Amino acid sequence: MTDLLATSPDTWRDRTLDPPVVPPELAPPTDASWGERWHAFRQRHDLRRQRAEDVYSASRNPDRGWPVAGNKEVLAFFKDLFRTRRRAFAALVVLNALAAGAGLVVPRLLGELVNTTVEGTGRPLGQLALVIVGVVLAQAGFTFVAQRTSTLFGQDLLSTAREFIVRTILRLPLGAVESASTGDLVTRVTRDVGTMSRSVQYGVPMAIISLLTVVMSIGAMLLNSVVLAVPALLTFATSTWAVRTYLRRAPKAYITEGSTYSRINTTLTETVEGARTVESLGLSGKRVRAGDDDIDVSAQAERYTMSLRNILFAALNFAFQTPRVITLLVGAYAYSRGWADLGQITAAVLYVEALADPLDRLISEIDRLQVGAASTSRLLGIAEVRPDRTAGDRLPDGIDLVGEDLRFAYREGHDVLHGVDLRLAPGERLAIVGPSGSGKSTLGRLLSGINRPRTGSASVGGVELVDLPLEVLRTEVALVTQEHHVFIGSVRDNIVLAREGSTDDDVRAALSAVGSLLWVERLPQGLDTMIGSGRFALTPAQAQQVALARLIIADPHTLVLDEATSLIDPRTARTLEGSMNNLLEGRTVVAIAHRLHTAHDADRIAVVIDGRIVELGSHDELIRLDGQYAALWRAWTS
Ligand SMILES: Nc1ncnc2c1ncn2[C@@H]1O[C@H](COP(=O)(O)OP(=O)(O)OP(=O)(O)O)[C@@H](O)[C@H]1O
Repeated sequence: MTDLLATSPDTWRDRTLDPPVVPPELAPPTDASWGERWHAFRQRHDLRRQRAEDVYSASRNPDRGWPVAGNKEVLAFFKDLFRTRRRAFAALVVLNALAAGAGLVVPRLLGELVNTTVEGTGRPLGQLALVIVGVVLAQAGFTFVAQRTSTLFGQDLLSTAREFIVRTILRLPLGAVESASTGDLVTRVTRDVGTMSRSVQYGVPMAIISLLTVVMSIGAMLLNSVVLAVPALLTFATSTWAVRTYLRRAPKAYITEGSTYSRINTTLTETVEGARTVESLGLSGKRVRAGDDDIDVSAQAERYTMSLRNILFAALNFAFQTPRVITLLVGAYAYSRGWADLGQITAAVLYVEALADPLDRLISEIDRLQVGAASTSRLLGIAEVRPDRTAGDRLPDGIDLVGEDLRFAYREGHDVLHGVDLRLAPGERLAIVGPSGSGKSTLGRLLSGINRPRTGSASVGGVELVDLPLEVLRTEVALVTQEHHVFIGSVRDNIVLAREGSTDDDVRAALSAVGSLLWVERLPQGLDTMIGSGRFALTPAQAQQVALARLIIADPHTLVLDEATSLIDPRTARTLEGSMNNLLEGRTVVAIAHRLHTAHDADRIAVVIDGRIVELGSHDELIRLDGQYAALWRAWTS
């Protein structure tokens, strides 16, 4: 459980990543004139933009939580996705071009129909009707196949993108996961994956289709009549500034918006994890206010992105609507001067009408792609976290665990271990004791290969622990903490995950070794009983026994026990004592001792103070030495 008082309220979140907050005094009074309102809107908009820029710059700093990838990385990611599916992409373009092309022939034919009926200059009516029906049917056929291809293309892109994200998350260094914000990581792998998925699956194909339709429609307009196409092209051109401004500002704005969602989740997660502390200290009001504050800043970030969208859509609406009228006016003039006939004017107006829809869709899809690109930046940011290990192919030659000159820092320049040397004999029991914060758990993490030492080495059988493949490492040294997680799945699944391919007999033997076979066999479906969140509820002792059986299956020769039984209630501790003893039997054990009787029974005791081993020897030797350990022992026994 997170102790909310362990940190001051200001470190509950990184204030330098604050998203836009607009002071209330910038809101215009209710009786403000339109001019004053516009001025106030500009002020608030500029302030939000500045904050979005600041948040973006801060999020590019790798020292501040999970990083965010830059535009170059996002482009490279999408390029890679497309490069490996060139043929599917070509099919998508050709089929959609055919569907759009067939659609563009229809206005020309309708124009001809007008010429036939009004001026009697076109093809005979019956023949024209047949051609129109044929073209419409062909368009329907092409559209069907094109849609199918687009959907399959989108789903294929999506599955590859998702696999990439899953692989990235799975290879994250545990240290990075533990020290960074959980709320942010959870937001990225839930909301951002969802947003990226939608933009990859629908946004990319739809944007391509809309763009094709727009380009081909403009081509068809020019072929129909250059004079009649000019008004539409001129008004479209006026909207490019709006699109450019939007494209310049939207990525940062959407990344800022994403960071506000992370912040909401971080506060929520902390509140839930620290619920007992919140309750016992009456902090609920404060936590609710913190949540309100987060929602407020998130609303500000959303208002900024909404303003960007509103300005864009307003400018584009103007650009799409005006050509209808102007084309008709220019058409009337051109007709009177004999530059265009009625059929061309009909076709031109139909083209302008038909263009509004794909243009509108293109802009919506560009917006969707911007949101997706911001999410992709946040997801690719996770990939920028460098792995802390690359497994080599050397396997340990022996089971002796050795730590040499171990130094480690959670924050650069602040070592918490200062050159620890420790050599364990196979089968030995070593207890590590020392005051709180002296570095015992950190030493335990280095000795079990969870973290890589900053300098020095922690090795087993001559091979660095962090250079071992994970499946080998967990059969050599395992860290046992208080966290005994039960995964959703059967009892069997929960145990065999430590060693793939274990048989039911292995599982039963492991359960029997930790004294839990009897109760497992009494469960409704025995080994098949589903346990874990929301399934059959195990007692804390049962959950811990399942975790211990998992370790028996993994069968590491060395165990590092960190607070393995210190915080559990005495009855559960008694139940587990037997299970634990069976697990420890015949293995090398490093016990981070929080109760000195564990130390008393150990072969050797290492006293860690301020990140250094200051005393090392058996209980009797250290008592005779009359140093730090003897003082601790006296204090504990008195
Ligand atoms: N994830 C972390 N990020 C930053 N600092 C940390 C982290 N974990 C531990 N520390 C710091 O490293 C130092 C050593 O901590 P460590 O947990 O190893 O000590 P310990 O002796 O096991 O303490 P305790 O008995 O209270 O568990 C402490 O100053 C602690 O605040």
